[in-house]
Amino acid sequence: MKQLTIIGGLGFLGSHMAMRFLHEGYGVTIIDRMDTNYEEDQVNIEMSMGRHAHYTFIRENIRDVSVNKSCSNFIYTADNKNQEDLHSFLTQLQKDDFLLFISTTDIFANPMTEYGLEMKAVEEIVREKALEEEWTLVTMRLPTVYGVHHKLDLDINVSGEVVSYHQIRNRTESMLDLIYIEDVTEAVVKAMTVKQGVIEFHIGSGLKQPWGNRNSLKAQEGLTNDKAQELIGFSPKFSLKEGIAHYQEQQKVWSRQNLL
Ligand SMILES: O=c1ccn([C@@H]2O[C@H](COP(=O)(O)OP(=O)(O)O[C@H]3O[C@H](CO)[C@H](O)[C@H](O)[C@H]3O)[C@@H](O)[C@H]2O)c(=O)[nH]1
Repeated sequence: MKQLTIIGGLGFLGSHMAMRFLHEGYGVTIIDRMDTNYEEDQVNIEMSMGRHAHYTFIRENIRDVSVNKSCSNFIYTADNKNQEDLHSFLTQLQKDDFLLFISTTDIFANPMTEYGLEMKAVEEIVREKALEEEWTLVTMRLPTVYGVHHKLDLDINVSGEVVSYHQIRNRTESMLDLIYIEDVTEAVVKAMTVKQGVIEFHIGSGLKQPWGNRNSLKAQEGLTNDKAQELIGFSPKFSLKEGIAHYQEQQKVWSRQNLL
């Protein structure tokens, strides 16, 4: 059985990826410190994944992580870009291991933001290490992602249209586009088929229209999925409308299961 370790796997993105890979037949290990800000959600996520026989959870800080040498596939989606912490994880990867590093389209911001700069520097550190140690690296840059457990404050009108989201005070590049989590997990599954080399690309909704009416954002037209399509055969399946409808359904299921 293929094994996968997800660092930060109890977070929004990581937990969706973990579920998807359990369904794909992987043995999944999550390493997460359990962020106290989201503890309630994380306990629920942890418990729902605990039903799977091939799931393991390790509560650990990144700097103390000791990776299982028999696992060669890793995803890093922890919200920790501290270079020392990252380093203590990266130095444990070996030749021919696979790492998917989740980054953000904020690295394309113009003018560049502090976060964009930080992430660019982190991407570079990961890249250099991959080249030096000869592991396979896929850096995937994401815009804003929505789905169950997201931390956004989405406003959706009766016809299921996004009219605004409130987190928008300091708008950055990644907020110019919205992609549904199931499209992200699909891209991640495809990215796992990369066998060698060091590649990077972004994915997006492919949306060309404004999101909604009042207070809406215009979708970013500059960032196409061309490179993702060429490298891993990815193109999004969910339009914004379909994604929102699916998200609302999933939210109901999740609430029922967790008696929220
Ligand atoms: O030192 C740390 C820091 C964080 N975490 C865990 O990492 C997870 C991060 O999950 P979030 O839901 O906060 O983050 P997202 O999945 O939404 O976001 C991720 O994807 C983004 C790109 O869209 C950014 O790259 C971001 O930094 C990255 O965490 C949490 O469970 C948190 O407990 C750790 O285990 N150790």
